[in-house]
Formats: sequence, structure tokens, C-alpha cells
Amino acid sequence: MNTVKVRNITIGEGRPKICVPIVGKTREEILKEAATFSALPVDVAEWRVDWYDDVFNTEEVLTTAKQLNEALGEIPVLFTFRTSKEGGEKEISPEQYAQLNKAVAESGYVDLVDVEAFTGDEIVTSIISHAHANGVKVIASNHDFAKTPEKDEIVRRLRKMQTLGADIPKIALMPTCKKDVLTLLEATLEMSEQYADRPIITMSMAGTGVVSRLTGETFGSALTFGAASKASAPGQIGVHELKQVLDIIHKSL
Ligand SMILES: O=C1C[C@@](O)(C(=O)O)C[C@@H](O)[C@@H]1O
Repeated sequence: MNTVKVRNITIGEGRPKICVPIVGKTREEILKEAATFSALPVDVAEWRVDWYDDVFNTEEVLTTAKQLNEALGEIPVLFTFRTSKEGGEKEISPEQYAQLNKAVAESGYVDLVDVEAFTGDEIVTSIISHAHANGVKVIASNHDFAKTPEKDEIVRRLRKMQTLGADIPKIALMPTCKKDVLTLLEATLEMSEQYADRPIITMSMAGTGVVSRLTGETFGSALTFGAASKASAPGQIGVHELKQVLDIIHKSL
């Protein structure tokens, strides 16, 4: 199993890494939030740029990315534009989406970018190769905020992301019943043991799915999202409690 190293953080070995989203609307809010991270158990910071008021002004995005990078010191930054069709705040054309991700990857201010895997293969592979050429790792992602597909379909999507060349395939699904959480966990185990040659990230959302955000080390998910001041998706718990549970499970294994 290959691991993915960003700065001092190795994703895919030991305790699942904790990623904390930043959902500020202004540069000031974003930097204020980032300033709190050094006192928290944060392995990776996710800048959810779809929340940012100036997201369609690339120059402003790059200036904020630079300042965010400085404010976070050694904490790696994951840059994510979550589109409204996958549960994010704003719509964006595929061309603009590619242009933004490429500009940010080139800037050197971020360590990882999130690319929605079903944006179209050509655009996805072009963003991935551009990121790689600039030393930036890629998380391919897929979200369904309404339901959980069958296990085989979940595995198929994760394998597709691997084929597209993403460093880390990720999927977040909403359970409509308790069984859906088991389906997500089964798919995670099958993917991580049988098909993945790299770390993967999975989660079942909302209260019913919380258990899946805690058990990554057991079933094969390498990173989990926790909240500092404001969650970016249903089911994220506070980082302190999250770390405690992850440490308990880590010690037992
Ligand atoms: O893809 C994900 C996962 C997520 O949706 C979650 O459920 O924790 C939160 C998002 O901020 C992130 O980009």
C-alpha cells in the first residue's frame, strides 16, 4: 500500500488523519479561523473555497491562499471547490473549475486539491496531471447527500478515481437507514483490501453515519473530517473528541 506524504503528514499509515474545513466567506474570516488551528489537533486544513465571496476572482483567491498558507505554517492545505451539484455552496462551469484548480496548484500555496471525479474524464485527468506537474497531490471525490448506492457501485466509483490517477479516492454518502452505513463500511473494506494501491477516504454522513468517521483505521479509511468552529457537512464531530476516539481505536489495534 502506497502512502501519500504532504509536508510532515503521511496519509495512509497509522491513525486516520484529521482534516478540518475552513468555511469563511471573507479573507478576514478565513485567516481568523486558520489562526486557531495551531492549538487544535489538525493534520490537514481544508479550504472550502466555494464559501468564499471572492472565489470567482482568481487574483483574490491566490492572495488569500498565500496568506492562508502563511497563517497555517506547517499544516498542509487542501483546496476544495465543492460544486452545488455535490452539496457545495456555488455553481461553476467545468472550464472555470479547471482554470481555478490549475491556477491554485501552480501557485505553490496549497498541498492538495480536491477534484470532483465525475466532472468529465478529460477535465479531471487534465487537472490531475497539472497538479502533479506542480508537486500537488489530488483527492478525487464524489458525494451523494441523498442516498447510499449499492456496495459494488461505491467500489466501482472509488476504482474509477484510482484509474483516473487521483492520489486519494474519496466518497461521502448519506445513509437513509442504518444498513447503508454498513454498506459504506463494507465497500471501504473491500476497496482497501482488494483493489486500492493507495489510501482512500470514505464516510457515511449525518448522525447515523458518525460511526464511519471514527472507524477508518479498522475498515480502511485514511482521513476523517472533524469540525473546529463550523462543520462543512452533517455528522462532523468536534476535533478534540474525534482525536480521542481515533487514539483509543489506534491503541487497540
Ligand atoms: O468531501 C468532503 C467530505 C465532507 O463532505 C464530509 O462529509 O465530511 C466535508 C467536505 O468539506 C469535504 O470536502
